[in-house]
Amino acid sequence: MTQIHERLQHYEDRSPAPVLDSAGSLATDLSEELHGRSASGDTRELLKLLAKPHIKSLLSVHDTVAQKSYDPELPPLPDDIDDDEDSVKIIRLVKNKEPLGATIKRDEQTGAILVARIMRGGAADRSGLIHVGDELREVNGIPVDDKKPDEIIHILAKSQGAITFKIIPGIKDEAPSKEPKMFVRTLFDYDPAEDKAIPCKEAGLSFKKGDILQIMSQDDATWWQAKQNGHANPRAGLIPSKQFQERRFALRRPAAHVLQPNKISNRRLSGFRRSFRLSRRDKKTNKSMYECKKSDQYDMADVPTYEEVTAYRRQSGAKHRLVILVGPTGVGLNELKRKLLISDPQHFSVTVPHTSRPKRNQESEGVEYHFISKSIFETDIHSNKFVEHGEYKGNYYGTSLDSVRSVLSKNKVCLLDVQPHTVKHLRTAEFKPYVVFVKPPSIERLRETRRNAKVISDKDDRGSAKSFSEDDFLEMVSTAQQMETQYGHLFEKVIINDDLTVAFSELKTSLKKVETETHWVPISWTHS
Ligand SMILES: Nc1ncnc2c1ncn2[C@@H]1O[C@H](COP(=O)(O)OP(=O)(O)OP(=O)(O)O)[C@@H](O)[C@H]1O
Repeated sequence: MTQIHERLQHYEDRSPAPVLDSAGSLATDLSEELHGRSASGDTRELLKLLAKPHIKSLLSVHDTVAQKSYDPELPPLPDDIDDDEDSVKIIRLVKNKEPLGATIKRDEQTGAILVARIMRGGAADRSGLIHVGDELREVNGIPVDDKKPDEIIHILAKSQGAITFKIIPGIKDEAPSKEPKMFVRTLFDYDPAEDKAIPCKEAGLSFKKGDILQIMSQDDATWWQAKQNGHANPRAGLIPSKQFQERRFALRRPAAHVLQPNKISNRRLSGFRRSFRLSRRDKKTNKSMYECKKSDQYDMADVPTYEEVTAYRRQSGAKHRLVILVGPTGVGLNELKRKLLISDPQHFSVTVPHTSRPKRNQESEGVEYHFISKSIFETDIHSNKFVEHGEYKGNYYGTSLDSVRSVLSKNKVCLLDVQPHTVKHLRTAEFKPYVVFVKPPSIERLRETRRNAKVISDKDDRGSAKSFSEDDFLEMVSTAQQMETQYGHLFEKVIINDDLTVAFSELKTSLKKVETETHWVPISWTHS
């Protein structure tokens, strides 16, 4: 048996292409060798196995595969290698359609062409042969010292098959970097083809607002390397770093990006009404009664770049994420909330608002409102107890944080509609808000679908219903656009409320997913 082992070992050592003897195959070769030996039980068994047709076929396939040469055809090494340059390295890479995954730059002082960056997971990185700081002397025998980086990239792009590089190795950075595990949600759209600042457009990674990226390297302060999460392509691409993006965004942000008080509905400067409406049985209370502090409503949104996220799944029995609905007036937030509540009253709930106005006869404390005195209301405002609050006809109205907590602590899903500027104050580990933006369809579809719909008029105090006007539609569409531009990065889900049944079922499905499936949330929410 030892001899057989030795013999097999002998073949293994010669792999992958065993030189076959006259018998021509591994199976016959081995059988013949065994025949000449004393027939022990093991040998006989092995001979029997080797005689079986399927083993023979298997070994014959092995022989065929092993005889093939899979090595690329490489041209001979150039013979004009300068012996004086003892540190010169000749590297051959076989290039397929995949780009090399490296960028180059000209050193401003020495004029040398240097490897500026190696994209993680790219061809150059996987080869392990080219490193940042290496000086490029020749590509396919063509000297590059008199060439611009663009021209060299052109030579590389044109090359197919084996490419020979002559390089002088730079200073080694030995620290092997392990695969980083940082994920971010992108808060803006990015197209490297449109970016004048990127050192190499081809090396850039394009993404859409809301994509999840894995950050592969933050070594460079201006250009990070990242991959789209879940994409098979192992090669990282360049994206602007957070700091760089913030800097240039701040420089070029046009003032028009920010919702201006006079641009949003001038008829309905109603900051707070929605939070109160469903639970408000008081139909007389006009929707547009709440004035809001302008600085609050129209503050500048933070510069949207990236947000570090982590995978999160709600444990069964754990508190639900707060569901926030945002959208322009009349888009249908109340209608959607109402449908959710009817569909499962044990599961969904809304908050009970506070007011400083006196309780009416038919009202009960904690049902329509929590009734508190004006002075307590004012103290609570100063102690930041309200999500939103406003004043109408000398009385305060507001939604308190505690009213949200109260719903969540009953293990129900709390549905809250707020102005978009309020969202960022609620983005905490405690509430983990799931923000849904409800968007109107095109104006043509609004005309068709809202033919019989009614809005509560804000022209009088009685809250009388009236049909939508053309102006209402125009305003709804333009406010939605502005909200999306300014606050779009805060919206986790966008639902177009065209057909109500379709919009409702989309909303319900997405809420179910959030309750049961793993999804991405800001990493800061999981640290508390
Ligand atoms: N998809 C839809 N198709 C037809 N009518 C709709 C649709 N969505 C909502 N509506 C109707 O439009 C009207 C306004 O809806 P709703 O009161 O829910 O709006 P809202 O977003 O809460 O606005 P506001 O805060 O101003 O009350 C209601 O009559 C509602 O039934």
